Amino acid sequence: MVNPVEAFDRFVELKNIIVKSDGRIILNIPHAIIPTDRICACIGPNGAGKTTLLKLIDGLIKPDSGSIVHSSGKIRSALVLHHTPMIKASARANMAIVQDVDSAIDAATIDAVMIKVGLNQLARSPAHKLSAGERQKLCLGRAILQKPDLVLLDEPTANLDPMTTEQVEEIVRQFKQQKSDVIFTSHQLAQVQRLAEYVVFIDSGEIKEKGPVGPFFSNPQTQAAKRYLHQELLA
Ligand SMILES: Nc1ncnc2c1ncn2[C@@H]1O[C@H](COP(=O)(O)OP(=O)(O)OP(=O)(O)O)[C@@H](O)[C@H]1O
Repeated sequence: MVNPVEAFDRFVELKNIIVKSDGRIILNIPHAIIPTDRICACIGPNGAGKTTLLKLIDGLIKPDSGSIVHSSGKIRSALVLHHTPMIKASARANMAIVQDVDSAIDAATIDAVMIKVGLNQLARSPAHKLSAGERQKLCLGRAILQKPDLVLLDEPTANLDPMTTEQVEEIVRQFKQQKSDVIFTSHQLAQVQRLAEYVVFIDSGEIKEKGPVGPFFSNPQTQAAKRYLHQELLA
């Protein structure tokens, strides 16, 4: 792995990480520093371990061994997975669920975020009838309301059309403007180049390469990254 001398204001440090599932190692990271002071994309083939890494950083799952620390100490993170189930209620009621974790979030703030993510016209619609893009905006709205230090987005625009993708990417940029750091996963290389400044490339549960977006795409250092980029570009 190429590891140039890098200095980051904020980062997540992983040490001796092993995550197993059914006895199989699905993440094996002896040591890695993942910057969070810039938008970071986690890419790699299906099943590489990207979602598992996000869940680990969020604290949703614990490693079988090893440690994860953030340079700022204890931070508040929000994880947005796709296929998040909705309760049988209106879009707004689903947005307001976050009051359960933070009762200080008031009705006016919820309404403002409904507008911000473009769902105000659908506030009374049953959430289970929302389209994939609308559901994603709702989930992002919930994350905005939580004002996390770090937001972890798993394939935030999977299955979305180009216009909705653009709207979601704008919401992702706004996280950064509102002082929430962002790590996202994506299979869309053009999106990674549009949104991210830093790339972490995972293959078979290992971080094979990481670095600034430009050099990664123009001059990948590992065979695994070269092969992945080549295959994705052909796809
Ligand atoms: N809850 C689980 N139970 C069993 N195996 C799991 C579980 N979660 C993940 N895995 C396995 O761990 C590996 C990594 O999965 P993960 O979802 O992290 O990959 P990914 O890189 O996000 O893939 P994709 O791009 O397809 O979403 C896969 O082989 C998957 O089958």
